[in-house]
Amino acid sequence: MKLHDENLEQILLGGLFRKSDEILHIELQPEDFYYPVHADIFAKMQALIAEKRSFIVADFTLWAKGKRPDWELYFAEEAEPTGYLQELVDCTLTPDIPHIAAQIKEFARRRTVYAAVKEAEVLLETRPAAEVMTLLQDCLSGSSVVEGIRSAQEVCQDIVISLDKPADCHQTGLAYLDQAMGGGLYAGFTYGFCGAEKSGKTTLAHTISYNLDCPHLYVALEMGSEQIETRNLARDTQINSLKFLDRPKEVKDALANHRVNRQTYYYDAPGQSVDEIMTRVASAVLRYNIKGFIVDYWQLVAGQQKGETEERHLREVAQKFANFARKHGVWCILMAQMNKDGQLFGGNGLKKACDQLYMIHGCGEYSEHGRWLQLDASRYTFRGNVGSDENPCLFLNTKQGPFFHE
Ligand SMILES: Nc1ncnc2c1ncn2[C@@H]1O[C@H](COP(=O)(O)OP(=O)(O)OP(=O)(O)O)[C@@H](O)[C@H]1O
Repeated sequence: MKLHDENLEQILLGGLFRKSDEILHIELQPEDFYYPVHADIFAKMQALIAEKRSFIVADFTLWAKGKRPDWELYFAEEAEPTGYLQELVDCTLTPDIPHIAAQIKEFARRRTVYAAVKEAEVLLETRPAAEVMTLLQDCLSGSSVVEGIRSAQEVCQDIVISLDKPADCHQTGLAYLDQAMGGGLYAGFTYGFCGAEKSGKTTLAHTISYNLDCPHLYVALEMGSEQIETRNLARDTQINSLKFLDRPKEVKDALANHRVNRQTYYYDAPGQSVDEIMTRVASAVLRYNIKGFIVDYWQLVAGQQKGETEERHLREVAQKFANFARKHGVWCILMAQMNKDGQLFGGNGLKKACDQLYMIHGCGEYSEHGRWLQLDASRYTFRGNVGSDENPCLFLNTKQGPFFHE
């Protein structure tokens, strides 16, 4: 019976050297490799991804030289660890990494079952069957619970370690909103903002983006990146974005030496599905070290399957974004459109996916410019609104920009 495959392990590692970000999409652990040398290389890859989000074979040179004594059983006398790493890179075609990872995982599971059965066979010579059965069950269930499960003690340790790091929280630049969020946008959390047509969803989205002090991705499904950036440039130059349409010389002159310091990356995504968008967001996490992403807006994410209701599709979209944010340790903002009667289509799905869900409302006497935010649901703070109908927390500046200010 085949319990391991050296070549598969080599192909996988070689493939990862060439496409390091794929490591984020496979569910393998170093102990799933049969050959200790491969387990070590994979563990080093995981460490480098956590530390600097990518790696190349050159990152392993010094480290591999030091590993020579540990690996000497694997290598022929004259072979060198660094030469072996290069061989891994060179000998591989372009592998289907998730498929190969699944095969390696299958071998790891087989070895666990095989070892348990062998042990049971020996024990049965001397022990009662019931006892051996319990041992066998413990052994096998032990192997299946390892992946992705932590004890309370392990979780506690991870919390204690994380306390040494500064909080991964980024201010929106809107003080009342930051306060309601408990400081700002937190890594791993998803925030929903719903508003009726023309309530200012896009303006709120690009105002937050403009104010943020961290790299982030703006996923533009409705207005394009140039339209949005025009509003920001209009704000910078204290004019109205409509002026750009006339193309007057003074606008061009004002922008001639203009330097943009914002850390916004744009992805124009009209008609894209949630999976297509997440692939780009994942690349932006690796390439640009983005701390979060803004989706403008949720109901425009395409990909509804035949026979699937729109509500179910939207629920899955929201949940996939939220899961992605949690898994990759980035925040996510989902802008959403409310119907005229104040209802949110597919709204329950959004509510379930979000850690906080805000409704954007106009204010009675300030209805043209004033807005307040109703905190419709929150998983991690007390529920308290930001402003009220009589007391706007945001004002829409339509002379310059437009943009929101407090
Ligand atoms: N250049 C501008 N000058 C003045 N007001 C503007 C300008 N651009 C947009 N507005 C107004 O600002 C408000 C907010 O616009 P915004 O595009 O943010 O709304 P929205 O809720 O995203 O709209 P939609 O329903 O189209 O998604 C709207 O009332 C809009 O008419």
